[in-house]
Amino acid sequence: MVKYCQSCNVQKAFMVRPKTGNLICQNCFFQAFEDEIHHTIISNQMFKPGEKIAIAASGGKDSTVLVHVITLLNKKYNYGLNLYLLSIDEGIKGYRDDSLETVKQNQITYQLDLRILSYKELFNWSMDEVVAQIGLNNNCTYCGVFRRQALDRGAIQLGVDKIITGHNADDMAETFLMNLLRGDIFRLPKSTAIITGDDGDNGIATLPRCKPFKYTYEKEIVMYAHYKKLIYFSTECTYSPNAFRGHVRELIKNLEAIRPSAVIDLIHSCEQLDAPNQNQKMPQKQLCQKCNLLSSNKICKACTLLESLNQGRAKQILQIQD
Ligand SMILES: Nc1ncnc2c1ncn2[C@@H]1O[C@H](COP(=O)(O)OP(=O)(O)OP(=O)(O)O)[C@@H](O)[C@H]1O
Repeated sequence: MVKYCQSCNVQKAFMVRPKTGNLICQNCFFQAFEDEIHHTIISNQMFKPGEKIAIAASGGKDSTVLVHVITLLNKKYNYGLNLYLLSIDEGIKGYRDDSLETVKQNQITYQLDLRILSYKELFNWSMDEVVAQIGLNNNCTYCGVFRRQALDRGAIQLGVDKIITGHNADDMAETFLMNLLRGDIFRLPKSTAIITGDDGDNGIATLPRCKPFKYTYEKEIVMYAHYKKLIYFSTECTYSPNAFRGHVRELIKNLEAIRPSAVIDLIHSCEQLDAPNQNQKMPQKQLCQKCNLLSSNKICKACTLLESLNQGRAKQILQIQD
């Protein structure tokens, strides 16, 4: 039986959309994907007309799709942004040198100015040299800290107002869980912040970093890149096999298999920590009207479940509560 797109009801469906679980055709998928990113940008007042924006471009799938979509939305909705490409060469032979070639191709495709800065020129160390000294454990810490500073320095050289990165919903969920597992309570509430660095610590302003893909699923980014035939570099970093993030990613993938909303649930949990809903009151403790034991509701959970079993409604009750 032919299955139709649940958005337009006209075209044949070509996939089940990972984010919604709905059948969707290719055109409606592209449209929904781009519209949702536009909505994220507008609802978070991410840009002002006339701003200069550096797109942090690594040549991987996320930032390649970011370049494509931001260029498209900038034209379609007249954002009035001046876009630049900013790439950091960490000095990893056979990985970053190859991926930067794809950035150079995209520079020609989208006709944007490109600035490349290397760790070697900034810090006098390439990541190949760092790994030769410290080995494969913990090298991502060096790389992450250096990249942050390198992007800031590149952005200052370009004279831009903001940096945007291709961090996606899966990256956000991973960061939140990593901070939770490390007990990093200072970073925890801001793990999924969509804009960081604008007010800085102690009131010292730093360059804002924005993440237009905060709510965009990695699977959908890969599909978008594939069906739009975008050119990107798809190899994992040679130096990250032992990274903690990899284990957390695996954990979330396993969670998603039994709870498809795991990624967005983690993001929403973090948002609650960052801006707890003041109107949300803790349930008042009271005595259950049936068993007279302590409960958060008039009827306690045990009595509610017991009743559903006795009435043969156990499955429905569990579905409602899930
Ligand atoms: N070498 C780099 N130069 C410029 N920007 C970078 C670089 N590495 C990472 N970024 C930015 O940080 C974002 C998240 O980086 P991450 O290391 O998670 O890579 P990723 O998930 O593989 O992303 P991508 O697919 O874009 O490489 C990227 O999307 C990009 O915007």
